Amino acid sequence: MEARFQEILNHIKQPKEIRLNNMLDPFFLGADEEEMTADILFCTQEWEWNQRNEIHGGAIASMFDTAMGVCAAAFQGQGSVSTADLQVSFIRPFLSGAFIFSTQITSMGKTLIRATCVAREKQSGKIVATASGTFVPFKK
Ligand SMILES: CCCCCCCCCCCCCC(=O)SCCNC(=O)CCNC(=O)[C@H](O)C(C)(C)COP(=O)(O)OP(=O)(O)OC[C@H]1O[C@@H](n2cnc3c(N)ncnc32)[C@H](O)[C@@H]1OP(=O)(O)O
Repeated sequence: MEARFQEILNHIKQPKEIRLNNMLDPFFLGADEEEMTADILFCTQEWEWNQRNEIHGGAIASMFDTAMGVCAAAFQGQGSVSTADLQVSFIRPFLSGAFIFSTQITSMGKTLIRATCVAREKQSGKIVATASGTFVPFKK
């Protein structure tokens, strides 16, 4: 399973191209195949700041999209996914530092893959945001 995660991360982190997934720089921490859970780390960067030097909500939503999308693609076994919907609850501001996004694939259906994700500040372990999303195997 680790090899599949690394394959996906290598695929989306194209260092020669400016792409959102690449710029967010997700780092795989670990996964449990049976539980369909995985942890992905994001270290915040200045370009993600809003005018108050907090991480912009759009960047946080993108981290959730990437974390859950990578997990959906990894646990479906092959190919890519499209995001069909994404809901985010912003609980505490993301200040500078590192954040662990813990995804759970709650349903691997025949057409839809459903996921939930909890983001915690790495240093304190405090929950800063939660999300849920629905993903569809990419057919095109
Ligand atoms: C090793 C490699 C692994 C790689 C893993 C990467 C991991 C990823 C991790 C990162 C995760 C980040 C993930 C992201 O960032 S994904 C980016 C955000 N999400 C989207 O853009 C999803 C857009 N929505 C859809 O594609 C559909 O609604 C879905 C698939 C969700 C449901 O389907 P449904 O059956 O309800 O709808 P439909 O199939 O009839 O489509 C509706 C309309 O859209 C057209 N359409 C659809 N697609 C394309 C297209 N490509 N090019 C042009 N047009 C396209 C289609 O022709 C139709 O138009 P029309 O015929 O009505 O005019």
